[in-house]
Amino acid sequence: MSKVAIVTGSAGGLGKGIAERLCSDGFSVVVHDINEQLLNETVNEFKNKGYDVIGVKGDVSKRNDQFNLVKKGVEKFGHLDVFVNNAGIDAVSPFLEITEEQLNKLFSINVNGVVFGTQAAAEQFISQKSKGKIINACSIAGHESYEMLGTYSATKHAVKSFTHSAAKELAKYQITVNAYCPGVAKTKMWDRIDEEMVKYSDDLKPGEAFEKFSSEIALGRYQTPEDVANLVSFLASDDADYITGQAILTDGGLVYR
Ligand SMILES: NC(=O)c1ccc[n+]([C@@H]2O[C@H](COP(=O)([O-])OP(=O)(O)OC[C@H]3O[C@@H](n4cnc5c(N)ncnc54)[C@H](O)[C@@H]3O)[C@@H](O)[C@H]2O)c1
Ligand SMILES: CC(=O)[C@H](C)O
Repeated sequence: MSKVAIVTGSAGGLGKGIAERLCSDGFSVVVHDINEQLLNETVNEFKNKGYDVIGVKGDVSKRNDQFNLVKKGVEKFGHLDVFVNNAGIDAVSPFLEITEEQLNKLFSINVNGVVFGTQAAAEQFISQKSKGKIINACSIAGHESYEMLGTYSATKHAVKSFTHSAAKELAKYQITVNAYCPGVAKTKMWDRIDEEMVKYSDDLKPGEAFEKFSSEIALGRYQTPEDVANLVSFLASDDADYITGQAILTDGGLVYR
């Protein structure tokens, strides 16, 4: 019987890389996203590669969608082993321009989404009477608070905090809760961050905000989805059974904690 993983926001970006790696690790995978067209494309691509996947559309900020996601995964594959709370969004603005709308949107997706996903997965693990692994997308911005990324950084600090508290409460069920903290990866998210940072700057040209952040990376290159997936693959494996409550940096040497 193959292991089963759900990865939220996995039609593109880092989530897609994580979902593909878990497929090649032998998992049956529920690919999930709010973007239905991209979701269908990714599911078809994975099926053509011979992976055992289904697609479920949903919005992580809606509690019912998160419980429906687990239900659909279990209806198809019979059980659940790993839930990756990957979906997240960005926002760029000076602190004095942070709006109520920005705060509500980012917290609702990046934080509420992680809480609801953790609750839905944990209920399933408890009812199965099995161990289970919950793996959350944090960031270097969950360890360091960046200028122009104040709201985003606050959401990732909240993800780290919920990773700690959920790990403490769920350990008695043999459920582990950990987080991966990527650095700077060239996904759609960084395309948007770069575009916004350039708008707010007098001297940055398109691409230069990304280059500026990347130039600080000790290992001398920006991150790929595969770099992130390497860590998530480990956290999803039995080799990580004794690790819980950790928010692990994978950033090529950028933030040192
Ligand atoms: N790219 C980076 O450098 C970087 C660094 C650190 C952390 N992260 C984190 O990694 C995660 C993935 O980032 P990414 O760069 O792949 O982003 P991305 O924007 O490239 O992809 C995110 C995916 O999530 C989906 N999504 C967005 N809102 C959703 C919602 N409400 N419900 C369901 N799906 C939704 C999008 O449609 C998209 O497919 C995020 O949590 C992000 O904060 C990214
Ligand atoms: C997008 C992200 O989390 C970091 C700041 O690269």
